[in-house]
Amino acid sequence: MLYHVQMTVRLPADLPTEVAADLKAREKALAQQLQREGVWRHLWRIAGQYANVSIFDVPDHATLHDTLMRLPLFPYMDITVLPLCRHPSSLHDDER
Ligand SMILES: O=C(O)C[C@H]1C=CC(=O)O1
Repeated sequence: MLYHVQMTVRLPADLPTEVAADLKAREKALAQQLQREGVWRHLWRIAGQYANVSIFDVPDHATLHDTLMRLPLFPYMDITVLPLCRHPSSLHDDER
């Protein structure tokens, strides 16, 4: 199943620099692992914001929740999830 996920990162201003750097490095590593696994299908920066729009491909809502909860930055993100389904006018029925 496909999900549109928007993540807005809100790191506390007083978060120590080294803690923020570690979080971002671990987040990047997991994000790239999930992309290689075909779970995190698209990851796009929203221009002008510390935020992204992503497409996740997972079997169900619970798996998406568990996957997002695993993200190191999860505690510092506002996340909005929209479930997706095929559009009757889409020319890309084969794409996922
Ligand atoms: O930068 C972000 O959008 C937040 C998060 C998502 C992937 C990643 O590496 O960090």
